[in-house]
Amino acid sequence: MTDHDDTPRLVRLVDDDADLLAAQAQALRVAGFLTEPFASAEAALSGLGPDWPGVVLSDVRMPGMDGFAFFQRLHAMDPELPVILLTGHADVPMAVAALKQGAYDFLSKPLGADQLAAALNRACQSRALVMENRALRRAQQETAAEETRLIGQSAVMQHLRDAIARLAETGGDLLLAGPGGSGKETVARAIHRQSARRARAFVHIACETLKEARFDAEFMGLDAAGRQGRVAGRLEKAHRGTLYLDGIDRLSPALQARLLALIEGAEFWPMGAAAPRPLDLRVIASTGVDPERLVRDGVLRADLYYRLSGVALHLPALADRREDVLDLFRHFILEAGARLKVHAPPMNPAIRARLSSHDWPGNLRELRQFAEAHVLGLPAFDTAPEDDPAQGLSQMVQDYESGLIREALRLAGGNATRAMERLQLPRKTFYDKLTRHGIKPADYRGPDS
Ligand SMILES: Nc1ncnc2c1ncn2[C@@H]1O[C@H](COP(=O)(O)OP(=O)(O)OP(=O)(O)O)[C@@H](O)[C@H]1O
Repeated sequence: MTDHDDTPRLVRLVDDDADLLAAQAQALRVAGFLTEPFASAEAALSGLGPDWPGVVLSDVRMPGMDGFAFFQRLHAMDPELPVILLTGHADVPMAVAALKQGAYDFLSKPLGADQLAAALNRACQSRALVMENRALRRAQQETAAEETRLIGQSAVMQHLRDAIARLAETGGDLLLAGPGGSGKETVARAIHRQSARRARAFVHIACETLKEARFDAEFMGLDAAGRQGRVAGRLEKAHRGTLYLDGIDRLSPALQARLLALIEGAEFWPMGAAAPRPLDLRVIASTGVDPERLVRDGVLRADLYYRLSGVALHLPALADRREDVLDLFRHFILEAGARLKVHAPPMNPAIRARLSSHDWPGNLRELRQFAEAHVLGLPAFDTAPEDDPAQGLSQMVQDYESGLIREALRLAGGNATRAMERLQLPRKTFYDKLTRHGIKPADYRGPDS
């Protein structure tokens, strides 16, 4: 992205001559800059740091800290911050020294407003590029972390990863369907982080919390004259980024219509701009219910559905990709251990049995809570007592047995004969047990076996 139109051109001005400072600030404001005037270098240091998006224009000759010392302080803090020095004739050698040390430019007084604006424009463009590259680098580092977080080797997960990589490139809107806790938001974030929009924001909107009465206040911002219109309020942050509409089916049809109109025609008013610009959004919406059924039942408006569903991805329930449970559990344990700064207790047969026999109706979220309880040494089975009333010994034995069979099948790569040998079970007993526990050897076969 090389278009910096939306980046405010921010200039911090430093001069001990109050009249000159006021005149410069005025001239620059007329030229469309945002200005921050300061009467001394000491005062102008406040609030500056590597995240500050502007450039600095400073007089050289000032009482107290002079422009040269000021530049050195700024350069030590952020070597890529453009500092332009304003010099009189006598200060040129000092300005040249500053240039050698990395000052952006120096300008000799007196100088015209056009010359000043041209130099500051160049500096602002260079600053915008630096800021954008930093954001990109940060996003890339996060992407690397994110990718390792998409755990799972099941065929469906591999397929999903391929789809995510493809969709990240295409950049169209899309719809994610899958039960609660199956990883929709995680996938949406992964797509954003791998897309060209990664340096911009991922804005999460929980549709459930959108209420008719607050819709205008939240999403219809004010235009320059203070009138409310199609100028986006909260959505503005998502400009050139990704807007994640979590639980689109939770919106009333009336609000769906308003949201659709907004995402198709919203504008926003960049700081310092003379006119609003169209908002550039990639929308990823999620639903816990099959979207086509929602449309049939009249819960989801067809026009909104068509706008979003150029591509629809379906995320399976965890029970439909059981072979990922153990990997995910290990991952969640490491994550919880690091977060809570504790070592996880070792795995035990009861935990293994639970992992392979439980149905995980709360999907990855439930598994994650289970892992966290395990890390904390809590009686983790109590995390979902309502869906597992049989906590007696015989149930534990059943769970244990089912866990051992699944583990043997996993180790045997889904080969039933090898698994039954490992367990030293006769063929008929082995197959009876598979039926009783609802286990399918094929689920444990690797992609190439
Ligand atoms: N493939 C994955 N690898 C590792 N962790 C994951 C993966 N997918 C999801 N998670 C984790 O599982 C939990 C639930 O995922 P997420 O919030 O993305 O689900 P969701 O479908 O958006 O849930 P809901 O429908 O309730 O909003 C989160 O803690 C997330 O970090």
